Amino acid sequence: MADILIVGGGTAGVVLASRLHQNKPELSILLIEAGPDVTNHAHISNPAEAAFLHGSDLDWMYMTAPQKHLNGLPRYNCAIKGLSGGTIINTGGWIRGDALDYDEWAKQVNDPRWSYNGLLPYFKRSEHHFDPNADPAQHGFDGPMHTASISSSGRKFPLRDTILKLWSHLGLKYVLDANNGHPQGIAELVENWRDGKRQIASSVYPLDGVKVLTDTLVRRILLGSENVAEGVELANGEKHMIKPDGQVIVSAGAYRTPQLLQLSGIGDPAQLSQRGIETSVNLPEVGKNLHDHLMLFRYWKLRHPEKGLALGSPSFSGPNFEKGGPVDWLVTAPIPTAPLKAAIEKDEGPVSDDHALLKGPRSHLEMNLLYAAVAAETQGLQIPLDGNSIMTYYMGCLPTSRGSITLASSDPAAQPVIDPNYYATETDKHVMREGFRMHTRLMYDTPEGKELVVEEHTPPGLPTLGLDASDEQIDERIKFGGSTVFHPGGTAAMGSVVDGSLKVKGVQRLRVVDASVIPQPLASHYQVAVYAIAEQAADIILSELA
Ligand SMILES: Cc1cc2nc3c(=O)[nH]c(=O)nc-3n(C[C@H](O)[C@H](O)[C@H](O)COP(=O)(O)OP(=O)(O)OC[C@H]3O[C@@H](n4cnc5c(N)ncnc54)[C@H](O)[C@@H]3O)c2cc1C
Repeated sequence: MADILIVGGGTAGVVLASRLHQNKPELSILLIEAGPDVTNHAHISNPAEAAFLHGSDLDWMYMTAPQKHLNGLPRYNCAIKGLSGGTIINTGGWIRGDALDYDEWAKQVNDPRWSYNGLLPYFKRSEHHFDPNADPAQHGFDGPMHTASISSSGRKFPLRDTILKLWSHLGLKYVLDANNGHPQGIAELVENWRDGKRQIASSVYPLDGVKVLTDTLVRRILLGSENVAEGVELANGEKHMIKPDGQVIVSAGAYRTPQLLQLSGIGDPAQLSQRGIETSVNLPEVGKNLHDHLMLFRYWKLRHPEKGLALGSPSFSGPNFEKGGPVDWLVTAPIPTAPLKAAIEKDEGPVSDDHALLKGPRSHLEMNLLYAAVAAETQGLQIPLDGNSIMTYYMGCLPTSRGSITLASSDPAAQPVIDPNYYATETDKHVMREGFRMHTRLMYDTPEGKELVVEEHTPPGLPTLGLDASDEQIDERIKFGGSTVFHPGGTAAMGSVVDGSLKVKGVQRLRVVDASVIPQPLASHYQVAVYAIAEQAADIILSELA
């Protein structure tokens, strides 16, 4: 019998197990992960080989439900099955995001522990910041996760200065440190490759002293009388129990955590009964509120590829180029509020200037430009990696579209119905159109853009779009090529499903600790937030045990 039983050895599960053990070695901790231990896997260490993991046996290979607002087609949404979860495949962006988003989260749940300042000690605790002279009020220097910037890794790409000038046409400033809660502007991308190698969660948060079961799928949480969690049942029928004063923690990620709660009879009675599951806890919000970032890739033909400006060109080489992505800048931008307000009002009716998306200004768009042309098939294009083309990318950071996770069957091995409901609101359409127009203007209407590219590679069957593209034409492009940035969250949201201490409402001895608890989107990529959530969860649990 365990003191602490954690379901899901992904990013959050590993951090939590490791920290609880480090601080209280006498606890018996059982961590159960559906996938394998990947420590010696061939394609883990080299970030460039992550592409081999898509579609592999480490990939849950989720397909969403047909997306009503994306031409009725489903989307591939990768999630990883393996000890360390998403950190096995993620692209290494170490992006804390905007303090205002965390403050909105804390306000929504009325709990300052989840504000930016509430999470700051945990951002710092997870981090080994690359610059020893950075602000110690904002950064940690002894944490397990080593970060690196473009400069600190020694990369100097040929287009660095040109692209800085290009982005500055958006009226944005250069920002020395975007990971201090104030990211708006143009900053060097920060990644968590250590000397060019991936650090999966379990390699930096040791699990010695934690009992780990890999290749083990959990079917459901066992609830006793008065809805007290007592343990879990595995897909093979075995049971693992907790001590009478122990607890079960679900860290199965934003797709599987709600599925597991639902399989355990915690959810919406009407939906559960459709799958023959008796409701133990009437908690209709389980699986609702799925939010995810939608992004669009665009591809551009270089005017002077012979200068060796992009990956694939024999002359695109320099010291340390392989130590991270072929990119210099990460750009975070607000958009003008008056037209945004008009879009919000189409969705919500009259709103005041105090509306959360209008105040701030919030970080509505994230953008970057890569010296490479990869994944062009997402836009129906075949572009060789020969140095002739580059790509841009942008995502809507604060989408208002919400989707859901529901059970497709009572089989724990079956994927749930994942319906992110992308691009459903006028607000999201407006933000994504703004991003599209910004990129078009940069490329076709600035001296640097005109010198940089000849034209865009247009997806087959769609019109070439210039400065005069209409809303409808841009929508057509996004409906065709929009896809996830792999940031699902919110499906066991704090406030509705769990409380500020991460306890599932209506159940005793049961918590959720992973991206599912993030109640609303953050203008970031979610690993930094998930590391901090798990770090804070460990402190909350330890304080109760003390
Ligand atoms: C392709 C890709 C690229 C990404 N790039 C970035 C990036 O560059 N920067 C960034 O910040 N973020 C990135 N992310 C997102 C980030 O990795 C995730 O937000 C983060 O890993 C989520 O952590 P989690 O603990 O919530 O879930 P996960 O890390 O997904 O962990 C959940 C774990 O639970 C296990 N599990 C599920 N169900 C069961 C069950 N029934 N029984 C037992 N185990 C179970 C799973 O196998 C998995 O290991 C990326 C994600 C992907 C997929």
